[in-house]
Amino acid sequence: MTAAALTSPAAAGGSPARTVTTIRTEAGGELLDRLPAEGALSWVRRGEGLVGWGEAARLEVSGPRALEEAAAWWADWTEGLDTDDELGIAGSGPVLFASIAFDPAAGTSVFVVPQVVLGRRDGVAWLTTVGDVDPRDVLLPAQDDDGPALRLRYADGALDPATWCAAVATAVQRIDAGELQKVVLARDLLVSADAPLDPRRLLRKLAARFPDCWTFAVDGLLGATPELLLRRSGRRLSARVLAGTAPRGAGAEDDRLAAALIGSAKDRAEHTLAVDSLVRALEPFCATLDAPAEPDLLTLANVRHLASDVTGTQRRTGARGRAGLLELVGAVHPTAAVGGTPTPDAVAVIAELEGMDRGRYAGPVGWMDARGDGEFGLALRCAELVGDDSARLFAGCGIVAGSDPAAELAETQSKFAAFQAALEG
Ligand SMILES: C=C(O[C@@H]1C=C(C(=O)O)C=C[C@H]1O)C(=O)O
Repeated sequence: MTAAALTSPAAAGGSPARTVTTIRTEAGGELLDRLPAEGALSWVRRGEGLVGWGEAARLEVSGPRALEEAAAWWADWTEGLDTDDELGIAGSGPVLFASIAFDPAAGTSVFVVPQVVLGRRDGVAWLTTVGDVDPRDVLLPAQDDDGPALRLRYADGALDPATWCAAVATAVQRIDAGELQKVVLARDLLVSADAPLDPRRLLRKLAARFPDCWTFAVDGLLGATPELLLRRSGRRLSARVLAGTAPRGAGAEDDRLAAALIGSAKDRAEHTLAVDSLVRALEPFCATLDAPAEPDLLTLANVRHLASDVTGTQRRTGARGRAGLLELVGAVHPTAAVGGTPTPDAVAVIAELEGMDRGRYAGPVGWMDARGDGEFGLALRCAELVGDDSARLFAGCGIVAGSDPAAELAETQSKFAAFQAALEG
């Protein structure tokens, strides 16, 4: 472990054998309604996925080997467990939630093993507990009271809109000068409320408005992301790559905007860079890998994206065949969907022009189990809760040749609107 690594006592070596119990449960209703206010963990889409709470173990880690250290820590934690798992499916048994820094070498990544996990897939629900607890005792009655509307005050984050537009213009100049092809520039927006922000209320509203997104929460970073960085299920790998965005409109205008997006050479080029970056990074690990020739449209309540679902099979043999999910995640991140092309140049331009610390925004977020199955999205359309009643929202967009700073600013506003609707609804 590096000096920056912090582990909870429950994770320290030499502790007595831990028990993990998974039972099938008939507990009905929404997963998100079962969460307590404190320590909410979530990865939910269309009512299925995982929610968790309590902390059986925790790792905070930073440094050039952060993901390797996290993988070793998880292997250590799960070794010698006394597991009683009725289901034996992806997400049953011990589960780890993770929120990885955009730059894991510099930022802090957080890994949490919940004390309780409630999962559902294909209509089958299960409950997992860590320690000497009867799973039947840990489910609280479902709670879906949203409370009164909040009064909100917004303030500029690191850069005001005009300064951010100037940064975009500088990035376009660098691209025109041939220094790089694409860079994703983001901005933050601060909000404070007149009452505590209840993560459950925010998660419920996000899930209701964005059924095609993964509603996530890990250590105070909450959002609904449309982008799946990597899913691993046995040897099967899949991802949903997004890049190229258009606003929504009313009636015929919406159809016109959709047709313009699918026909836009600029957005197509931006999208191709993102797909290529994932494919190039995954190829060495894969026996098969397929990316569609043409992107699809993904229509969300606030924006529309060009989307490509990529699928592959991990090699059966060799070191790369044995690579774990965190190693794969480390190899593909940051794709050009959140970094740029070429990656090192884009990351340097981000550090120079964005003027803010991304923290865990645009980093991988998700879960994995002891078999190494799991799902990681990119932490987009999200906010980091600050104290009881404040939050920092994030939104970014891909800048390529021909990007217009005012249009990119409008795109960040459409993307902020995802979380704002949850706050304001
Ligand atoms: C960076 C964000 O989104 C990314 C950038 C996109 C784009 O530039 O078109 C589209 C989807 C995401 O890959 C964000 O939402 O903050």
